[in-house]
Amino acid sequence: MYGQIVRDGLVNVTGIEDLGLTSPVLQRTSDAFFKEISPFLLHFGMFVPTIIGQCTPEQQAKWLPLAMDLKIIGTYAQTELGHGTFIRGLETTATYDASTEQFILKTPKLSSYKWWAGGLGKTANHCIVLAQLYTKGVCHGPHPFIVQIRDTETHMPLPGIKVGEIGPKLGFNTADNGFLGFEDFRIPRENLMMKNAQVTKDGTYVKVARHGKLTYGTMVFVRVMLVSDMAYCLAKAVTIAVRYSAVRRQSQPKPDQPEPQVLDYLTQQHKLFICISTAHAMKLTSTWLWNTFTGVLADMRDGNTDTLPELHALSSCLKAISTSDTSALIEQCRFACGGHGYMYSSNLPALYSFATATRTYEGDYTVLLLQTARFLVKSWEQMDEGKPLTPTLAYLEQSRNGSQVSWDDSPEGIVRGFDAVAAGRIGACVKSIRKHINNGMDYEDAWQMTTVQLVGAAEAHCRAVICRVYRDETARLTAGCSPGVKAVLDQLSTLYLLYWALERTGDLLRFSSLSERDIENLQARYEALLLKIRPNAVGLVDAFDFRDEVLMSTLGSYDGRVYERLMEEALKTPLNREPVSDSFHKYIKPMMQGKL
Ligand SMILES: CCCCC/C=C\C/C=C\C/C=C\C=C\C(=O)SCCNC(=O)CCNC(=O)[C@H](O)C(C)(C)COP(=O)(O)OP(=O)(O)OC[C@H]1O[C@@H](n2cnc3c(N)ncnc32)[C@H](O)[C@@H]1OP(=O)(O)O
Ligand SMILES: Cc1cc2nc3c(=O)[nH]c(=O)nc-3n(C[C@H](O)[C@H](O)[C@H](O)COP(=O)(O)OP(=O)(O)OC[C@H]3O[C@@H](n4cnc5c(N)ncnc54)[C@H](O)[C@@H]3O)c2cc1C
Repeated sequence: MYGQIVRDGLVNVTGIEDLGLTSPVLQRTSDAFFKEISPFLLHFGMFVPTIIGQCTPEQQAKWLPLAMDLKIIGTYAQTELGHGTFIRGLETTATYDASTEQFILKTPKLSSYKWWAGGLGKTANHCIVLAQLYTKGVCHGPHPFIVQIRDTETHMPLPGIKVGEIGPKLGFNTADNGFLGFEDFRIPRENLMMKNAQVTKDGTYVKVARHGKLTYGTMVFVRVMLVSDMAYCLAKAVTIAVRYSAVRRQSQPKPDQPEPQVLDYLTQQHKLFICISTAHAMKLTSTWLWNTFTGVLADMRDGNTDTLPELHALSSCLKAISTSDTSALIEQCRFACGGHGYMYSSNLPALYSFATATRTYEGDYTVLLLQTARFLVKSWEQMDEGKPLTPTLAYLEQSRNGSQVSWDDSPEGIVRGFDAVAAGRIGACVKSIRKHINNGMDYEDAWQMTTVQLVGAAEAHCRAVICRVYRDETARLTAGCSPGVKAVLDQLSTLYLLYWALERTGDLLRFSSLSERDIENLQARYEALLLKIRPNAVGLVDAFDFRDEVLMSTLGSYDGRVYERLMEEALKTPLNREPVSDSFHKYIKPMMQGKL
């Protein structure tokens, strides 16, 4: 299995390298080789971006060509057995020895072992290691080091390195995630990635970057990329589920009628059409987020880190919500396919196992939403002090006078309704924190006591951002389209707004003048819109344009030969190679004869 995966991975990587394409394309094409993930993904997904983001030009000149030419194969080892979220609590140490101009890497105890890095188990020979930097007896916090862990000729672990694979997981079982421990392992001073901080030969620590969190830059990059990845993942799943629902016929609602396509059931449309809309919403939002990211990078190149906090808040909540929505909606696609959706050959289980992992890695859902909430509360306090708000928080102004937003069920009105919900929930959090402090709590405890509400406020802010970006970008991008295309894409973005308005009626009742009658109208409009989208449903998923080789699904292939493909795959199962398994003769027959 591992050998096959590595072969496929190299065919994929070298093939793309010959075409001179960039790593995002690599990520896309690797889907044609892997149902889960390539053992080389971390090399291009994090090892290369970290060299670019954390190394000086001189260090890049040394390491980047080796990495891009696959002369070295890398991964990103930050998480440890004992810590993943709390980076400042990482235990691996890198202590500078001025007499030899080296860092000594140590794994103090079991919980300090690096754990999880993709490709570390058997594939990588280098890795980025986040370790607590000590020099002249002072700890300067976690810093990135580039470390060779295996001999590039023999692939044997170097002396002082303990490395291996962490074992089977829910998914990602082609990623050879590994563990890594150091026993007084020495690396040259120059292996500290020195773009944001340096250690001179005599061991003097020199802080270069103005912002203390630029070391975390790779994580921001990957979070931004993951939003796009989720759109792609969900688009694959809903292509499979909609095509299958067009083939599958089941039950007899009317006695004298043939069994209908299950796609004709309103409940099936309710399960699936939000998945089509969400794939579009996340794709458009990811492009908007990428443009925001590149803008902040440009500012930072000019020495201006003022826009970084908003980017961190946006990338945190969009990564959290896109991965959470995608996991839930891929599972919904699986539910919509009945028993056959549970077959591995449908590819829905693999898509789900990949998506649900993203809710955790690169920053746990709750933790990242709390990071966004931290920014939202700070922004509210700055608004109270009369300071300007950042663009994505302009809507907070409307809440200043505390008046309730009047409900307007137009698409633009619903977007404003979500703004009001976000503003109201952030304001409620600020009120809760202040109440606890007035009752004698310190700020940290008052914050902790409000965290359930803070996670909800961050989700509401993120939903408001997605709704606004999805609506605006759809209008902008369809301006030149034919009336037919414009109408269908407008239906999808309206469906997204109606779906989430119905999901959040409690909040809208609390923070706008929404009435029970308005809710009845929303429900009726939503159901009518499902019927309008039905005739275009298969065309809409065909428009995602996935080849069968990429979908890898018995249920979702373009030709609709579902039952034939299910049987073809079943007959390939090893258990079907012989009519009678040898277990019958070894165990079952003796048992039947009372001989066990
Ligand atoms: C080829 C294409 C590839 C596409 C991608 C495809 C696949 C992905 C590739 C690989 C995926 C597979 C493997 C996964 C890899 C990993 O999981 S790597 C490990 C990831 N680990 C994490 O994400 C850990 C999450 N934890 C954190 O980020 C921090 O610990 C946390 C922010 C949660 C808390 O840290 P802490 O030091 O406690 O910070 P504070 O809460 O005190 O905040 C201090 C201030 O710093 C600001 N800040 C925090 N993080 C950032 C950041 N990333 N950028 C900018 N600023 C940041 C924070 O807002 C605070 O600011 P203020 O004090 O409020 O001003
Ligand atoms: C498939 C996969 C691949 C991975 N690949 C890599 C890799 O290549 N390199 C790498 O370095 N890491 C990798 N990771 C590790 C990943 O980054 C961590 O698992 C992730 O950051 C979560 O940290 P944790 O596991 O310590 O969870 P924890 O943070 O321990 O979370 C456990 C629970 O505690 C809660 N919690 C934690 N902190 C707080 C808080 N402050 N407030 C409220 N609740 C909190 C969480 O919400 C969660 O419910 C991978 C993980 C997975 C699943």
